[in-house]
Amino acid sequence: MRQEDQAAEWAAGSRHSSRLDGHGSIARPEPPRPGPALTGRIALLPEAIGPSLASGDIIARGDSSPCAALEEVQLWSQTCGPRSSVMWSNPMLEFDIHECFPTVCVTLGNVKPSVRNLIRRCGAAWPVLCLMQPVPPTWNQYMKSSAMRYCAKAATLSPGGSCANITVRHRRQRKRRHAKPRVARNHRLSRPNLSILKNTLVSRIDNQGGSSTHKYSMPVILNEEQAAQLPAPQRTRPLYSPEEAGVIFVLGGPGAGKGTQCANMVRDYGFKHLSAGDLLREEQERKGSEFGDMIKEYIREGKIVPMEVTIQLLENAIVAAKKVEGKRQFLIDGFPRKQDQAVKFEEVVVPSRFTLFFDCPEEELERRLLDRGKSSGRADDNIESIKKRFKTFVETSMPVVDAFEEQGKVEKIKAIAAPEVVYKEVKARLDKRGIKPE
Ligand SMILES: Nc1ncnc2c1ncn2[C@@H]1O[C@H](COP(=O)(O)OP(=O)(O)OP(=O)(O)O)[C@@H](O)[C@H]1O
Ligand SMILES: Nc1ccn([C@H]2C[C@H](O)[C@@H](COP(=O)(O)O)O2)c(=O)n1
Repeated sequence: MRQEDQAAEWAAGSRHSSRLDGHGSIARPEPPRPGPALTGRIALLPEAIGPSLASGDIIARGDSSPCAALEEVQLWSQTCGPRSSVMWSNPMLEFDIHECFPTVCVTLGNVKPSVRNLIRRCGAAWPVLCLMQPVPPTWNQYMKSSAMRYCAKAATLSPGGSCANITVRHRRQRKRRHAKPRVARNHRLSRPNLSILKNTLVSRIDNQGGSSTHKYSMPVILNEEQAAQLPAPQRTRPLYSPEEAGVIFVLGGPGAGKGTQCANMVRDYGFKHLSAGDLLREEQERKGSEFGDMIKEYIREGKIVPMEVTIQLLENAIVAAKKVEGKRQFLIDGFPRKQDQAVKFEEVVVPSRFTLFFDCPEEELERRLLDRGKSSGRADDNIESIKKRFKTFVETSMPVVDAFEEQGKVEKIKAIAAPEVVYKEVKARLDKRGIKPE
């Protein structure tokens, strides 16, 4: 069968029902591990349509059976969450398309390292490309007609549009003496292939009522260990109203004294203090955390950890503090550090009351952090990380403060004076906002 015919047949298959959704033509065994079912459809697509996918799509590339692919995808979705899409490569292939496509391809075999690898390598830009295709009978056929073509298409359709640097390597071939990696450069989609691709997408969108976004159920929180399940849930309304959980964000440059002032406020006002940085460090140290390595790298580089992780950690902590300690007022320290975090948190957890912003010049911050670094044991209290953190603060976190300020939701406090002087001002601002000591 010609590739185009085969692709058309697959497209037709995906129109009727996903072969992986448990209702299609391929029966699948019960998943071997307990866990929530994937409620979304997994489309079986003949083509790579990465950039056309909405975040939330998971399309699997299965080199094994569709049943195995489904299990893998279930595991991935539980671990990476609904915003991620995954790609894992055929054991015989390695794709190297990082430079031209906002996705990653990951390891072979064991899924756990793959997950870690994926997260480490993709960071905030969650990957959005996967294929699902039965393995054609021969390697040559696979190599020539599928892999190269798909790579080329994925790249051609990518935002950058460039297809340079796509390398498709055959592992066995590499071992041969004269075998060279095959590099596809500047592939263009031929007309017929492009139309198949478009038809497939159109049929898929039609089939799903105008949207190509899949929704996946979130893991159920069952016990303490699982309470750290990530990432943040998909909700259309906040979990709490400001009356149920009063949240004050505490922002300021690294070393501005957020933690110091939060400790004072906890003492006098009975707030529950949640430091996003501390929660991330705890998660980083938590045995078995899939996110530990990623968090470590982000913190060392002074970068902002993807919001899904931080928001879920904060939400878990708020839920627990309400339940266990009966807390209703929260200081959320060092969060939101990026505009997407601010928007998402207020959308799915609770709208904030206002933000306390501690303003301090960089030279003073640097002096404090280097001083703290003598005993803090923090991996980022060194001059190299400090500089990176300053840059991230100015470029990424200050716009959050500016946006809140436009809404009249910021109390800006000069933080260069001694801690007790700064605290006097803090109390005055809380008073102004109607918050009294206990
Ligand atoms: N007003 C102040 N004057 C001088 N030193 C201060 C002042 N406030 C805090 N410090 C000191 O500066 C260091 C940083 O303070 P703190 O940990 O509270 O800052 P932070 O904003 O929470 O930092 P980070 O964002 O890195 O967690 C600490 O060693 C603290 O003792
Ligand atoms: N919302 C947040 C808060 C913290 N981080 C990461 C990046 C920071 O450099 C690091 C340390 O935070 P701190 O203790 O200084 O508040 O943690 C983040 O990514 N997102």
